[in-house]
Amino acid sequence: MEVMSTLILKGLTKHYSASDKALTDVSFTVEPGEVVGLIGPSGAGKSTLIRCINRLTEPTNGQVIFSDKDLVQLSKSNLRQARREIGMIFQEYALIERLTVMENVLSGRLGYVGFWRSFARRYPEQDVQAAYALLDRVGLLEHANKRADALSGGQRQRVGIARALAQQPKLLLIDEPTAALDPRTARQIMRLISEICEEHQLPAIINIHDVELAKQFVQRIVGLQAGEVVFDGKPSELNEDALTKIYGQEDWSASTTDSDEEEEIIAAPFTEALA
Ligand SMILES: Nc1ncnc2c1ncn2[C@@H]1O[C@H](COP(=O)(O)OP(=O)(O)OP(=O)(O)O)[C@@H](O)[C@H]1O
Repeated sequence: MEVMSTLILKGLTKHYSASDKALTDVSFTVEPGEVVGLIGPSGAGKSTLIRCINRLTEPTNGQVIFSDKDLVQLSKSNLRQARREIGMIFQEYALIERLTVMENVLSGRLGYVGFWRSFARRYPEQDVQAAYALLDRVGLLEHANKRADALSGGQRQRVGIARALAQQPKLLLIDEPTAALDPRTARQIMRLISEICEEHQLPAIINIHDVELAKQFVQRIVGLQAGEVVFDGKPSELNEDALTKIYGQEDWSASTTDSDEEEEIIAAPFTEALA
């Protein structure tokens, strides 16, 4: 298997204005296969951090080292190349409603196949086969030909995950993947994401509001408060003091006990789709 890269953030800073310091001097690394849950109150800078990594938002300062390159310094065309290897998964799924599940997954190949070929929907056979394998992995094989708008929220997010994987990413950036889902579906999606990162040794950052869900499915939590990292540790270390640092004074006693055992879900058979 290909050796995956470590993501290194050094002094990442985004000041929208002198008074709007969304991120200040954020530094941490994410190892291959490690899933970091990014938590913090509304406005803490979570989305800004994720967007600064692939420069959907231009950082004011700092470095984003990945695959031996500083993404912040890349020219437009080199950035486009680098972005092909960064999979994004969004809260609102960002699917193309009138296209089928399969076409949505194949749209993950857009950065590779060229505009006219994709416009004519003529993807290489190996891409189509890989997309079937991915749909199998996320448990949607029998829905391949359904329109995206005919799916449930959980199914739509599975398509979003398969589409990101179709890019053959080396890094995953995930923005509130479960915000629109019911608790059980949210857990299934988090489980799927953490399994996939482990299987492919992908480093990943997940912006997530639900602290309990994060604690259950990620190995490490980074807490942001007013644009600065105020916690970086294991879920088990996220005690009342840490929660107070991140969110402010509150009675956290109900949030710091261990969560219930999670229920079993039907896992789709594993198919090695990203050889
Ligand atoms: N395009 C922008 N222009 C100016 N200020 C912005 C812009 N985007 C975000 N901000 C500001 O940056 C700060 C961080 O916002 P950000 O959306 O990153 O926080 P967040 O932690 O993701 O919040 P939420 O959990 O509510 O999504 C906020 O003060 C916000 O108002």
